[in-house]
Amino acid sequence: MDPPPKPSTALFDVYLRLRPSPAPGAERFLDVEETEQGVPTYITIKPPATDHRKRAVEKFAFTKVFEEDAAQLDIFKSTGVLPLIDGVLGAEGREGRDGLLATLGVTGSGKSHTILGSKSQRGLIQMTLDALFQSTGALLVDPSNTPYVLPSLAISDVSEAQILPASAYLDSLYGDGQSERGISSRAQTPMLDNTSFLCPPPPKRNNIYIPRPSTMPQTPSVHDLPLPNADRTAEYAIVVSMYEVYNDRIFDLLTGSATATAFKNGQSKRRALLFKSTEQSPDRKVVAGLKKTVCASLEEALMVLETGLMERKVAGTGSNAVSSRSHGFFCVEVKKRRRASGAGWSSSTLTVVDLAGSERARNAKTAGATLAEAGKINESLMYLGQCMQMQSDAADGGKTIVPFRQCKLTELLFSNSFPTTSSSTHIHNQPHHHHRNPQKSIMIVTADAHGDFNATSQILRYSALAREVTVPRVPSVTSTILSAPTTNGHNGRTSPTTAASLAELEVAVSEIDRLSEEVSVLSLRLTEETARRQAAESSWRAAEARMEDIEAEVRETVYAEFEAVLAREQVRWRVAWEEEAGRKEEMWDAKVDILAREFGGDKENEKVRGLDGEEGDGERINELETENEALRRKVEMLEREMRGRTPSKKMRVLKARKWEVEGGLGGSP
Ligand SMILES: Nc1ncnc2c1ncn2[C@@H]1O[C@H](COP(=O)(O)OP(=O)(O)OP(=O)(O)O)[C@@H](O)[C@H]1O
Repeated sequence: MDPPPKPSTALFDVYLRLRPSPAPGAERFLDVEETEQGVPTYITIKPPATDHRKRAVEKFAFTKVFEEDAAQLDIFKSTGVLPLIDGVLGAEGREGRDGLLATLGVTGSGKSHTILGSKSQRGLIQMTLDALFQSTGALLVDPSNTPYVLPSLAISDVSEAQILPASAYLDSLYGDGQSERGISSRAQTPMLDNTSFLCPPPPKRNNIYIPRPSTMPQTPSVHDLPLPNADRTAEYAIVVSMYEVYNDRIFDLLTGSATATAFKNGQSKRRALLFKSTEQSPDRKVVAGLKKTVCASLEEALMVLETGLMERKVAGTGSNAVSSRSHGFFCVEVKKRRRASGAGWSSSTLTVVDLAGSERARNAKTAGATLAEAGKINESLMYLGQCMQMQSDAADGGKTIVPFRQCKLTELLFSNSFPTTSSSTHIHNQPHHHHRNPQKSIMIVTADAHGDFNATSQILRYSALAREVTVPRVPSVTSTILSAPTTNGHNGRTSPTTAASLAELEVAVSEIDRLSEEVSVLSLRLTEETARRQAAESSWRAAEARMEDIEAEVRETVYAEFEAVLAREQVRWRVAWEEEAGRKEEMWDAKVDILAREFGGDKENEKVRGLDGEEGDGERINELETENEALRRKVEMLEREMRGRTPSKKMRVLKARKWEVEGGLGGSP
């Protein structure tokens, strides 16, 4: 069997961790093989005695195998987590490299235990955070003390995230209980009581549970380990975000919406996020719109972790409170820039993933949403299995393409595994092109050697870096007969003819053995291939179903949009119609007004005409006035003349006038 590929050739280094069995009395189906170097890398499995199939022995190679007695610190030290941390910190003057750490295994095999720890033991996340904060130490910026840091981090972020200091985030959730949480203290807190770090402490404020760093496990400590060195010429910021993939949709775990609604006994309405290219990250997909917290200390980061875990737990409580029903992603972005340069931040992400347990849908004794959920988990893990198998085939030198775009989970885990040249707009809006190293990935497969043989062997088959099948030689009836001493019954000697036939027979028997062994191997391979074909068929069916879902969703969306547009148009039309009717009414009113005014105006005009006469009256008036004036002047002249005459004359005139008057009155000439 080929040795496991060197870590650098496979996309993932794959480690196997065996958990102490909860049922040690059960038959053990897995054995660890010691190698000459003393580092176990191979295991063999064979079906339990109760399995009536041919007892083929399958041998698997891993980067390293950890047996049941391995402690949390052993896993941390020996699975390459420290080089991952070294990678994200980056060498002096260089950008860091993304890292991924994930666990895979059947339900209850110890994935969460490895990643998140228990009430008394830290998991890989806590130890990783501790190591990161210790390595960066005084090079870390605190956004609360240096106000210019936050805007520059926000500008450099390419994922449309909402970035805020962890202290502000925690205060917004838990109020001002800083002192109670002991955030400002870096001192070691005493070891724990019985409270699980996942179990909520008593309610403190507005009935929201406040996680306390003092109740979180403090061991194992990473103090004595040779921790990676940070770049002394740089300043760092540590930005933490968390999300989960549930039913193939991504949900932010730091919005607190599930927790908040749960406390109000309401139905949580969470908004799914997209994994997409953004304006500032056109070549590389990112989870867009996450809430991200800038953590200035280990305590803050642990509090944020607790808050996200609480959200994940509350959101999943409806289906199963014990088992992880979603794939949990914990992301630590290590932002770095030259010290006091004011330049844009480069970013490397260390993602730690707690995958949901693989579980056969038919085993799930649940129905409805949970069954659908189990189906989705199985589907995404099946796609993950295909990708893992392809990645190990690729490591064998094959030119295989890893089909990682089949579901959200594999897209999130693999899309960053290949070298890319990405362009992004950096600070000061300068387009920035650079070659990104593919992320370094570690998969820890967890297994119970006394557990479910079928489920475990299936996971081992697709996750192992190399595999080999052997069928133990079972002595056949013919060979048993032949192997019996064949002698001449009379003198104990074998005749040459018989000896030749026996030799021929032996060759034939060994050939039969060889062929039957080959048939067994081939039949096992056939079983594997059949399983792969079935998986491919079911993925095809799932894709078809997904397409139908999408089509139905699109139809519904379009129909809803159409209805909305129609309703809007109807309203608009009605308003326009009413406006039009109003305008018409106004117009009629205006016409009536005009008519009324015209009618009234004629009367007025008639009145005016009655005084002034018809159109030519103006002229006549003028004529009359001129005549009048002339007559007045004549009268005046006559009066002046009269005043200038003698009294006798006057008298004569007066008498004559009197006579004229009397004659006029009397009517006689
Ligand atoms: N290496 C180990 N040492 C001690 N206890 C362990 C170990 N691995 C698992 N356990 C215990 O076994 C139980 C189940 O483990 P865990 O929850 O980690 O399983 P899981 O694989 O995450 O399951 P699921 O997929 O359902 O979430 C837990 O109580 C855990 O503490």
